[in-house]
Amino acid sequence: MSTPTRKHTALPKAQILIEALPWLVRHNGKTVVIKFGGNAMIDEDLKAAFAQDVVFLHHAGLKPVVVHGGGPQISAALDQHGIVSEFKAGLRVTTEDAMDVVRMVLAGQVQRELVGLLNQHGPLAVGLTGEDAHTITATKHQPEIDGELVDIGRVGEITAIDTGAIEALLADGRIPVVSSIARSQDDGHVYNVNADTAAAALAAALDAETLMVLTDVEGLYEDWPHSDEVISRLTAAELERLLPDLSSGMVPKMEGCLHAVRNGVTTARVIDGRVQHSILLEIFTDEGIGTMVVPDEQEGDAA
Ligand SMILES: Nc1ncnc2c1ncn2[C@@H]1O[C@H](COP(=O)(O)OP(=O)(O)O)[C@@H](O)[C@H]1O
Ligand SMILES: CC(=O)N[C@@H](CCC(=O)OP(=O)(O)O)C(=O)O
Repeated sequence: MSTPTRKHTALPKAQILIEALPWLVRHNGKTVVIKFGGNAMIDEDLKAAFAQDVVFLHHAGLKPVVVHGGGPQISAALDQHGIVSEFKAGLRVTTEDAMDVVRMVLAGQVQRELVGLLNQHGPLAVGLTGEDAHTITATKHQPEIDGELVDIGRVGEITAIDTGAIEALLADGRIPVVSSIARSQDDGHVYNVNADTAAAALAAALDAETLMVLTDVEGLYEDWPHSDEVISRLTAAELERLLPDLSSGMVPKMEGCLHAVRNGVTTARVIDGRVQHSILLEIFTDEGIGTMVVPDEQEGDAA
């Protein structure tokens, strides 16, 4: 008499796990910098799913580093303080008083919340700002608008990255969570740095494999705002040609992606943070869900 084959109802789960094997092998030990935009922090469920994904990557053998934004949260807090938000060249005009609020919201509110969510899964996340251990050093940034240098207050341009503190945390099995605030070594002031720019600079300095930018759109739209056709893949040179035509929030993101892939990062991706578990979909499946930027020499290669 032959032994009847048992019906293993969990078999599809094993199938899903095994499909992830090539990606697990490929990404094992690699650093991935994940930028979580303020606009993608829509609700509690999404934030909790984000934390699960990051912890999953950690336990899957990757080294995630989180850099968070908080633009809408800063605007709301400034509003409460009676300070009007104004943006020039895509950057927040940051007075000395506004800088206190920016720092309070990013380091004291958004970063604390993400650290708390990650640490529900174990003693993993450690928050820091670019001020800590000289992680991000900046100087006053003066954008050029219509041929003139414009003063937008305490907005920083990154001059140096010291990866020591982040690398020590990664070596200790922790998940660094970084707020995009920097200190100047010249004038001692604290500066507000765009979080996309900070994430890209950190990804390059850390020699990360991937920069992943989570935002509130599906990716880079080809003809925004007229169509919702997403560009799924483009090379650094193609992106460089597109940059002058991009507007608002996409400018620092795509400039950051370009900087990253031109400085050793293998892929930079802009993905939809409103989709639950978008990080896992992007890392562990064939179906990349957003826009992927690759260095020029990889043109035509499979990513
Ligand atoms: N070509 C484009 N494709 C997609 N979004 C674009 C494009 N150009 C401008 N945008 C705008 O950029 C926004 C994302 O940037 P931002 O508001 O700074 O988000 P985050 O808080 O995630 O950094 C989108 O919601 C969209 O309004
Ligand atoms: C100089 C500058 O504009 N800094 C940004 C920093 C936060 C940020 O970049 O947040 P998102 O990623 O959510 O846009 C700001 O003050 O809004």
